[in-house]
Amino acid sequence: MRIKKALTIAGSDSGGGAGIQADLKTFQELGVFGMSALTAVTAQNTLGVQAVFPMTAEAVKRQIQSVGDDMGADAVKTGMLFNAEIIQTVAAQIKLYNWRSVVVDPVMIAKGGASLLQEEAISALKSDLLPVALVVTPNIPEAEVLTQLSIQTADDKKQAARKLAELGTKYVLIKGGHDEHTDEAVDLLYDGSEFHFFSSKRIQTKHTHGTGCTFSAAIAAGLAQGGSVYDAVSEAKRFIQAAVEDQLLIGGGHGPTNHWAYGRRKGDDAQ
Ligand SMILES: Nc1ncnc2c1ncn2[C@@H]1O[C@H](COP(=O)(O)OP(=O)(O)O)[C@@H](O)[C@H]1O
Ligand SMILES: Cc1ncc(COP(=O)(O)O)c(N)n1
Repeated sequence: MRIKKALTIAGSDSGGGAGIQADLKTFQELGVFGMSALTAVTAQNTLGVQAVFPMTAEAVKRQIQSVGDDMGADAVKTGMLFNAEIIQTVAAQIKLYNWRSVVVDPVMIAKGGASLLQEEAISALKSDLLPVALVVTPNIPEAEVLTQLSIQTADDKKQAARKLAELGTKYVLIKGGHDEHTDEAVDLLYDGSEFHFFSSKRIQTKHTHGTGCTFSAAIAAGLAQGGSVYDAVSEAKRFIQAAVEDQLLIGGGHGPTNHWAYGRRKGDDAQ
């Protein structure tokens, strides 16, 4: 059996709900072999980020090379990259290995407000990383920073998606988790010509720590298995919906989502 493999290039969340930990749990649940290159260690829990310890760009590069030279990757996702040097290194390695199924989650700020990307790194994200991404998955505040547009309406989202696509990413997915005045969680996918909306019932919960990481990892898992971007996003949306719905109630703050929920539901349906 030839198992498909996915590489996450992201930060560690000691609390296990976001970052590398969320990505690897998601890969595992979706039947993909998970590998990782750590960009930073965060001391973090459901209450917030207590400390950030970035890796050197060299350490990030060496981890990617260890994976790339031996094992290869059917898909790659990036999460917290922290600074411009790490972003440039990651982009150069993606090019070197000619990785095409690349999902970039432009992580900027943790839900509790801590900065996971230095401000001066935003231009490197735009100029170096977005051109090598197949899919970029900003939430609304991240899309606003990247486009310098204010996003209030569905039309604003479309305009932002068009502007992001001009930076060289083939597919732009603007996530609607932060659109809290609606009853639905609506994500918009732009493929360079058409717009597709993925909508689900918004769950009233504060336990959404790691939703973005989990969602982008699920997309990468779908791509690793050879699915189209549309199909990978559709399944990722079902995965995150189940994970937010079946609350785990861990920790005293914004708790993690449930990475088992989707697989358990599928198992129940099969019986
Ligand atoms: N309360 C919620 N109910 C249902 N889905 C949600 C909820 N919050 C976020 N999502 C979904 O989780 C995914 C991640 O979105 P978002 O929270 O916007 O990203 P991020 O974690 O990067 O801020 C999206 O598919 C979004 O629609
Ligand atoms: C190491 C790390 N990476 C990413 C996030 C963002 O999490 P979220 O998906 O909730 O925006 C985080 N809190 N910590």
